Amino acid sequence: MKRVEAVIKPFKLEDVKDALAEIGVTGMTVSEVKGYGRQKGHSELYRGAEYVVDFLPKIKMDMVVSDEMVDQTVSTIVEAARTGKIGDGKIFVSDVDKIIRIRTGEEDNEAI
Ligand SMILES: Nc1ncnc2c1ncn2[C@@H]1O[C@H](COP(=O)(O)OP(=O)(O)OP(=O)(O)O)[C@@H](O)[C@H]1O
Repeated sequence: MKRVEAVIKPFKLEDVKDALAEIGVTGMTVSEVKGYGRQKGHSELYRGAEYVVDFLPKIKMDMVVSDEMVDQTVSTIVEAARTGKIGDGKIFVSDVDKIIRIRTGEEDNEAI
């Protein structure tokens, strides 16, 4: 089982969510976050002076999928979230040791 965390542009949330639902991703947690990558925020002019906005609003989508689903999940996110412009985001994949569905006690792949 793998955790797939994707940081994406906020306006892409619906597209990515719909694309993931279509391939059978059954659950996820979504948070409003702020961050920067190499993009390092952007400069804004305010009353003639330039200010750097360090953190830009992003959406973090957090889902755990079976090992068989990882590649398809990642490629679906990439396809749906990409604009080709700076700040499109990043995907982090990591191992998950255990999942427990609280209501039934089911574990691991059965609890996804
Ligand atoms: N190394 C990192 N660790 C944790 N979060 C990161 C990391 N890099 C990027 N992020 C998160 O992903 C968001 C989007 O990253 P961003 O697309 O700006 O990365 P990038 O590497 O600069 O790529 P690009 O050149 O496409 O802008 C950031 O705002 C931040 O929230």
